[in-house]
Amino acid sequence: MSAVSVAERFDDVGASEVSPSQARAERPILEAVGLTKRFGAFTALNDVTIALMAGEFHALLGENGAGKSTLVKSMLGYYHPDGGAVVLDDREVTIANPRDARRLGIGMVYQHFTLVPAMTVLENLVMSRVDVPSVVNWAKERKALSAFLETMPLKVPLDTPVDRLSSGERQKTEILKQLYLKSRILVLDEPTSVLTPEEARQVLGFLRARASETGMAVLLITHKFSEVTAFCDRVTVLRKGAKVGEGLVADLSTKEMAALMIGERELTQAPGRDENPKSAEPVLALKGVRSGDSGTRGSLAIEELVVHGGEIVGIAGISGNGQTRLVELISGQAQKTSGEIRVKGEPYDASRATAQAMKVRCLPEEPLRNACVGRMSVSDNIAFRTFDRDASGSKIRLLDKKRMLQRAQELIEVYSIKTQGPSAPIQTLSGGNVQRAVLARELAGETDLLVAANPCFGLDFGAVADIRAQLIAARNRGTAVLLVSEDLDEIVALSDRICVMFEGRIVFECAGGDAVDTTRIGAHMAGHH
Ligand SMILES: Nc1ncnc2c1ncn2[C@@H]1O[C@H](COP(=O)(O)OP(=O)(O)OP(=O)(O)O)[C@@H](O)[C@H]1O
Repeated sequence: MSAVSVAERFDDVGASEVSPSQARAERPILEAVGLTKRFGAFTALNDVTIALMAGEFHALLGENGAGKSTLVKSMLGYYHPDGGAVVLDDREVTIANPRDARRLGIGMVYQHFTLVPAMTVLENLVMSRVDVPSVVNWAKERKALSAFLETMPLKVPLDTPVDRLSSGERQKTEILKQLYLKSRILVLDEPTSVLTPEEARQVLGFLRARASETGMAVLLITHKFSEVTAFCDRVTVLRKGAKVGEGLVADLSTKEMAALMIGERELTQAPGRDENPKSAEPVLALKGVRSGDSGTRGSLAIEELVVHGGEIVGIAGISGNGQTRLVELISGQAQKTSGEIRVKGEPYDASRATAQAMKVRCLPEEPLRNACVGRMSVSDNIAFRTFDRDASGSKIRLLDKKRMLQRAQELIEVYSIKTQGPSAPIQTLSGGNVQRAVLARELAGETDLLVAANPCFGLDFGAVADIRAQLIAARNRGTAVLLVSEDLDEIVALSDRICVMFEGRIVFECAGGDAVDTTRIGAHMAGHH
């Protein structure tokens, strides 16, 4: 193995097309050998080796914080590993940054979006090429891209600015971008989290077929065992930064994979649902609420929505149908144009003081962006609701840092938040652990109304069990829970009552429980009323 620079390797790879003869070759295209990555004194990745074979679909499993993103980012030049090597086609390479990786034909779809919001899909795709000409012939590029899209099962509008796309469309654009760039190694970090189940099947099925046909290797980070068993050939499992298992998917049951992920630990058992915690009076009541320009994407027009104490009301719907606006109205991030919102019979203006007084808490989507200050510590972020209050709830003038740290430490333990400590910046936590930290903050203390938007987004199965248990426990204590989720299984598993949103309106309502007709709900989600 000799180390060569990216510049030398670029010529070998050329446009990084794979000839059919390379497909299904039984040799690794890309290997990480003994990769180690430390952040300060903390070892996030410890001597991990993984090999991707040409034409294979390889799953990377592990709990939140196990080191999956760190491994792939260390392979692709996003992080510089402290030890180990990356080997491409039997030769060691130095990948200094993601652009180097792209030149070598290695593409990644990250958990966060990398598209430029103000540019159209067409502009984003063309500008992402390493060989973009200094003067772009847009007519020619449009023709070529339209022809390319014709061959793809995923459709995105070429002339729409990315900031007007739904999350699902952005995710599809990120995936199309990698196919357009002809990546011969594709790393996907939870690519289906914002897609509908049908879209997810379509995308993974297509990539699976493409891998078999062209020899493209796919490394898929996922928390969904169903995706591993349906689409993947091999699996590698990480735990606490180390590799704890690998093998053919066909040889492993999901139970065995789960056991490798969590080791000896016991999973949280969901508490039973108390028979009748529902209060007679509504806690949350919306009447004639409008927000956003009527009829535009994401606008809201709710005639009536009521949530009682001790009740979980699930809002089902495909992303982009007004659910985000609903959550933003209650969390104070958007304004209504008309109508009224009441909490326990009183008008609710969503200010910090009102939310505090009325015991309203909110876990928004993308909590790192919407509910945290990334550079501030875990402790400071956990204290956002209470930093100006003493233990009895009275206002204080000076921050009590010691009390904040102590409180954070307690919640870190209760909610099993993986962090280097309460003083670590919250942006250094893995996605799932940011989610836990925000939920710990929002559920701590008495809560009369909890709004949870996609609360299990990106969480491993153990964390999903924890969070669902917390939501049911809050309901049993008498909290009114408004659960907004794109995951219909989650809505069905948790809700006492289910409402479907379509184009900003509630178009269907039914009781939750075992008899729920998901086909009917799905039809309303798709606009067939
Ligand atoms: N920039 C950083 N600075 C400090 N610690 C970090 C940094 N990035 C990651 N870590 C830590 O490294 C560990 C592994 O994180 P990583 O994001 O790789 O986990 P993951 O398996 O991808 O988790 P998830 O499923 O939640 O996305 C975590 O404990 C995280 O807090």
